[in-house]
Amino acid sequence: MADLASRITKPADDAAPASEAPAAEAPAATDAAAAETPVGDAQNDGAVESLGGSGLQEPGYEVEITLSDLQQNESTPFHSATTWEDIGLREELHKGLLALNFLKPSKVQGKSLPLMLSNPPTNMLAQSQSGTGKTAAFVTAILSRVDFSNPDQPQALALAPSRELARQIEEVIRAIGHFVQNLKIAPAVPGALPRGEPVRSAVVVGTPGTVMDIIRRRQLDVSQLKVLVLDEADNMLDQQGLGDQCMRVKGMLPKTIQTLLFSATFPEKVLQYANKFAPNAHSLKLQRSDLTVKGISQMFIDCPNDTTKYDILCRLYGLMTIGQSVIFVKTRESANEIQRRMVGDGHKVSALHAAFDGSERDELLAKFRSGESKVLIATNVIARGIDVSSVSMVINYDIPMKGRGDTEPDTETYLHRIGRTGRFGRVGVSISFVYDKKSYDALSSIATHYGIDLVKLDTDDWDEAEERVKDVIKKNRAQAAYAPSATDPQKTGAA
Ligand SMILES: Nc1ncnc2c1ncn2[C@@H]1O[C@H](COP(=O)(O)OP(=O)(O)OP(=O)(O)O)[C@@H](O)[C@H]1O
Repeated sequence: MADLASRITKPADDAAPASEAPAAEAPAATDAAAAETPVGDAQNDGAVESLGGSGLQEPGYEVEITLSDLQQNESTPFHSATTWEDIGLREELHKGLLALNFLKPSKVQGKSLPLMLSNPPTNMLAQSQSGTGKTAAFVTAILSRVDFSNPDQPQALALAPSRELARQIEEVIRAIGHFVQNLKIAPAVPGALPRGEPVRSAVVVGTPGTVMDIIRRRQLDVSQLKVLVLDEADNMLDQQGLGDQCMRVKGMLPKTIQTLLFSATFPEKVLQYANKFAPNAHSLKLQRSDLTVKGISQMFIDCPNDTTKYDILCRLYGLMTIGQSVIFVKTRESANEIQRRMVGDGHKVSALHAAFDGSERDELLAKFRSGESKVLIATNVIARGIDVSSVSMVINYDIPMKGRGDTEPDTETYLHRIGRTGRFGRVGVSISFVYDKKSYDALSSIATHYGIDLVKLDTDDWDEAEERVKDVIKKNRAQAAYAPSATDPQKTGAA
């Protein structure tokens, strides 16, 4: 396995090589370089595309496009839309997108929407980096397919792996569908729907367990469902996790349903299963080397031992609260324990994990979204999909691991966790803590997997380390003030 040392980028102005890592020959991390660019010019390396009103820019990346057999006919050339007009959306949706200041489609939106909206409806598998607008892509597809003259009849179903993400998707549907008459959305998450009452909404968004329950209890009439979306599809189809539930839900739906799978990651072993779940799908896929978001400066701290991790975390508190931060830990117990200690040491932090009940979880995330709470200690429950544009720092207090007995680094979860920052062309910082051989090796293999050059933060020179991080975070703050987000309540006109 390649050593982390070979993936460390030596800070340009740092003369001394990192202690246990010889100065790397690798070129300066593009992530760190992005942090040096002026606000509004993030990642302006010539390979970016301006997205108009937001003032932000989308990273340039190439997607490999595979048209389904149906569309491989040369007389129907593949189009990637560059304006909303190209896509030919309903007037109300176009208005909704513009009201959010989404002046033009992002790449994944421009490429996937013409395919998702073409007739006859065809399945889709779409991969694009975290924070590049996948939600608006499938939400626009859903709202385009629904017949709102029949507003009480369930017609579209979106599934997500957590209640938080399902709730967020609900908000994005509400925001993009702001001008749609008779838009009704049913949140199928624990505790949200009145028991026993039939669902009378055209769009249903929820978690697979609850959706399975309401279908079984005949609360949800699935007979007219036309579109099924799986957000975070690789996670949803993972047979160790939610795969079984999703398969059972799918088995209860009309055979002709158009199935849309979205995620930033599609590991090979899930892909095969995905192809069965959504056969003959159009697919937009990324090369592994294009998976990381260039605006995220990925750093790590080599902590002397497990017990010093906590002290180092506390030293970072000042930086965490310049913007907003998420600290990812492995277990609920450690989330609680770190929160208790930090609060005891005078810091203001909240913990969020699946042991809280539904309404508490909603409230905790609402407070984080509004900026009332700035630092969230969380388990993987919010590792995927959660979109809070002012998150400028993500800390991997524990390196994500998977497999029986946590034997393997969880490369996908790493990417999703750090993707909570650097949303839609913004910059952000991720700091991963290593403290022993296992965590060091795990981070090494994650770095090798994605070809990332990690910057080592030297805790012997704390001032220098702080300056380095502060530089990036301040740029995120400035960018966040410019651009709205469909789920940032204070900044969105339409929501
Ligand atoms: N066309 C657009 N123009 C401007 N901003 C946009 C556009 N589309 C989406 N956004 C913004 O980009 C941000 C990220 O979008 P979204 O949450 O859909 O990303 P994602 O690709 O689903 O990420 P993840 O993989 O983390 O789930 C959101 O704040 C959203 O408001």
